[in-house]
Amino acid sequence: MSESATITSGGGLADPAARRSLMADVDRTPGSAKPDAILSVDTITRQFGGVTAVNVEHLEVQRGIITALIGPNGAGKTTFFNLITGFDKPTSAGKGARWSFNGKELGRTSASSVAKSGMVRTFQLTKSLNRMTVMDNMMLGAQGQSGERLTASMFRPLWRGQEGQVSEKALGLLERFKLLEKKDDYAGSLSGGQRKLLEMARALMTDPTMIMLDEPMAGVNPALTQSLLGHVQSLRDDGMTVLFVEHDMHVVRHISDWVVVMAEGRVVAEGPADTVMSDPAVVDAYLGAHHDTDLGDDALLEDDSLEREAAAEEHQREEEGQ
Ligand SMILES: Nc1ncnc2c1ncn2[C@@H]1O[C@H](COP(=O)(O)OP(=O)(O)OP(=O)(O)O)[C@@H](O)[C@H]1O
Repeated sequence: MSESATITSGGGLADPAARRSLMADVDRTPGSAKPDAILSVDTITRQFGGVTAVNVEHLEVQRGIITALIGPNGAGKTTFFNLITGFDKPTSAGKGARWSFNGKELGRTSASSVAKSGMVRTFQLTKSLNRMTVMDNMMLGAQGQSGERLTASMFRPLWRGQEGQVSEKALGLLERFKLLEKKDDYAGSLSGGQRKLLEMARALMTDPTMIMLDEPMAGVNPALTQSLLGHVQSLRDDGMTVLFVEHDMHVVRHISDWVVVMAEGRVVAEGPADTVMSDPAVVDAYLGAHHDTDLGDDALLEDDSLEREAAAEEHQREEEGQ
């Protein structure tokens, strides 16, 4: 790690200058080596029939920063998330596929063991989770499980005998994410933004080292966007590594320390947000996919820009309501 990279008391890289200096000498080429990679991936492919969804030769994710994974629709981002978190198996299993997290090989590891090793992803609230209260969702999160194995986990809680501690932790997180007064409400009654907060809070129940967020801002009311972004940044400032998939380029530019671009299953570019968006390979990938994504505007890097955007949209809604 770079000498000038200061670590905060929480163990995080809260100082933007420290993060920039840490990544300053990293090659802006796909698969480049990172100063202190927490996740390292080799030769991961996944085919669905004749479609190659993922074909990543090498990728390293730097510890302690926010990395965005972007790319046009169908680029393979979600499939890549599924593969490295043990929810899907690569077609290249046994043929060179290898990935390690925090020094531990994960190739043969189940999804729940991946979560226990400290790499946790958020999950959208499924129908069954919607019918549970906010607090029950949090207690389920303590097991590092998605809800798919809901029945088994309800009967055999991993934290049996520690309910007091676990519920205290859940209440603390609900307070941090401003959901405490909703704790007895059904998760299904929450707004889009509150659901995203619950998904994030639930993922934190296992004290992960790295959190993976799949489109954390999708469906979120602009008024809550700033608060959600603040929460993602505070996870990083507390020492966590964040990897997130996002289509909104303004969000990507606003909070990412590093951006990885996928297209047609491959990593086609990497670099800081302000330079990677103008990389010809990135422009080609988006244009080639006939994508109408706005690749962002530098003015939006200003801290209060999203707040202003939210206020303008709020104002417009009020006017429309009149
Ligand atoms: N279960 C599946 N069966 C068949 N094809 C699949 C399956 N899952 C993904 N694919 C295909 O793999 C490719 C990559 O899909 P994936 O969802 O990973 O892309 P993505 O980058 O996450 O896209 P988006 O941004 O639209 O969510 C697409 O062509 C998709 O149709």
